[in-house]
Amino acid sequence: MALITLSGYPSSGKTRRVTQLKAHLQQRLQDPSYNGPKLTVAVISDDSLNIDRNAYDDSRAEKPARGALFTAMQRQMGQDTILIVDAMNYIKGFRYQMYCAAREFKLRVCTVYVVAPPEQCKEWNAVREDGRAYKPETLDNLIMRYEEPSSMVRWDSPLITTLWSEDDLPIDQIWRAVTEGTVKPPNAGTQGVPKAPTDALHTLEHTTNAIVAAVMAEQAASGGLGGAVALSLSATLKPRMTLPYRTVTLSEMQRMKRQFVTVHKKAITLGTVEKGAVDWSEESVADKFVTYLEENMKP
Ligand SMILES: Nc1ncnc2c1ncn2[C@@H]1O[C@H](COP(=O)(O)OP(=O)(O)OP(=O)(O)O)[C@@H](O)[C@H]1O
Repeated sequence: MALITLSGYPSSGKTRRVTQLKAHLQQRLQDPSYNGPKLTVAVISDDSLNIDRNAYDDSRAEKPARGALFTAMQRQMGQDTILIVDAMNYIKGFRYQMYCAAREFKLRVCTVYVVAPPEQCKEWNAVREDGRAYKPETLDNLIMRYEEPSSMVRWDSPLITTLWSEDDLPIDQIWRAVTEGTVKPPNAGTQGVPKAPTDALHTLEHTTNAIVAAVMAEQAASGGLGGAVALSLSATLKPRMTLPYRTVTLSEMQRMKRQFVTVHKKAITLGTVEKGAVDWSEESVADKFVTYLEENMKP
């Protein structure tokens, strides 16, 4: 039915808000005036999956931790559930993946952004009695890496903000989002094709690799100036792209490529689309990946 994605700094009070939110939602679902479908409210979190929070210290441990959260989330998504994902969800690309998965399952979505100043998070972290405190350096590091959600991008919308200084949760807004919000159909980016072209996976891999290489080559040729460029993929395929005005690293490009490929690979192999074929031509993949990069690259 719906996916509620929490986002916020470490130790900012997300779980506290989730406890409040779950109780409110259950109360409304049990209210005699509620005449919608029978729904259960489920919560998944790093703690419910036994993920050690200091996994976020180490990128080798963090990746499988995020993978475990994503898999558990997909397993629990369904038309009879309001699923709350209580985790930092601090990477924009990861929130995008969650949003794509929700669209595949035809769920309503909303993002609840739990806002607390860093100093307050540090203070709460230092006096935590649940044995789940972060090491101070992990906390600092995560706060620095945090990619703030934005109501301007579709995967964070609707974005509902709750402040540390307020007791009340914007429950009416959240309730409306999960019970009345528009369900967007899987889009071209998340759709699979009933009979995916056998070479779709190859085109996905090959075209994204070619774009990574072309961006690096463009950057080397221009001395890393950034701005509008034409990426030369072949004699006829030269997609235009705007590069940020800074040096883009290969590992950054590869990370975004992996995120993009993961989502689209799943769409190809699942073949979940009902109507309309998705164009998995080289031109179309190039176009989607360039858009994805432009939307996700830090300026
Ligand atoms: N509004 C608040 N007032 C007082 N204490 C708070 C408040 N919000 C959170 N805390 C305290 O801060 C600590 C962290 O809270 P909580 O577990 O809800 O945060 P979290 O963002 O879910 O943390 P994590 O990043 O570990 O998942 C707890 O000890 C909690 O009691």
